[in-house]
Amino acid sequence: MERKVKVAAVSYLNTKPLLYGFRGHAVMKMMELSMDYPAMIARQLIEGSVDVALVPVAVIPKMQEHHIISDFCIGAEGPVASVCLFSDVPLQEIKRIYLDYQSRTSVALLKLLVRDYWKLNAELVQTSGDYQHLIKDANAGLVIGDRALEQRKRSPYIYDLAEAWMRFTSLPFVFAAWVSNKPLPIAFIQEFNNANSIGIHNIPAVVAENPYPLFDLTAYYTHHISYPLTPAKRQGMQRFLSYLQ
Ligand SMILES: C=C(O[C@@H]1C=C(C(=O)O)C=C[C@H]1O)C(=O)O
Repeated sequence: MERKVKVAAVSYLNTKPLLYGFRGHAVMKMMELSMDYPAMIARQLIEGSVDVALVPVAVIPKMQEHHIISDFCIGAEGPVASVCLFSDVPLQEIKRIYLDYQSRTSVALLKLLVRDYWKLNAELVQTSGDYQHLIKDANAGLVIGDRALEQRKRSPYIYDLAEAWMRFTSLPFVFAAWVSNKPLPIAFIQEFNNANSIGIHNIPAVVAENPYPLFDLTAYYTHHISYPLTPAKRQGMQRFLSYLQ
């Protein structure tokens, strides 16, 4: 391929282990990297302004063509910690839920859990900008990413969506995967996968260069987020996508 492959990654702490190995890696000669929040990079991949993105899996059915190009993902096999419904009141007393405009997958997952698992009557409200200050009294909020790690310090009731999904289906969950909107050269894909794996095998080094006082990143990267896209995770993803039809 003559031109460089345009790659878009999620700009949250959860992506640092995947990106750690790209610095100085041979694959960087074949690509250029940009970062944004998940809903934005989903739009870029669908519009075609990028070739590969770490996209919310909920947008896969909206793509004309998609290829999962990597063995790594943003997944969870238990509580994920950074995708939660935050509330001042217990679940059954929630009247309204603000939905995170930065998310696609977790918004779809929340809607599914509200309807089929928790069976709540709450009003679901889209957001388009800062909304965390609205999370109070009977108004709860879905928050993802680094802002969710912050919100953990504020909300007394925290309902983890990956944990709820596992209780509901007994399957792990995939929030985001590396997806391309066109076939890419195998040489690129191999180097890309190699770059992804480096940080996953060097978590202490990733943590050392990302000081973060609000949450234990070693625990986050090793117990909460689960990076390998295993057969069980693919099964969880297929189950989730089947609910979205
Ligand atoms: C676990 C997370 O997964 C994220 C959740 C996404 C979504 O809800 O659309 C997309 C990308 C992931 O980064 C998180 O951001 O905390």
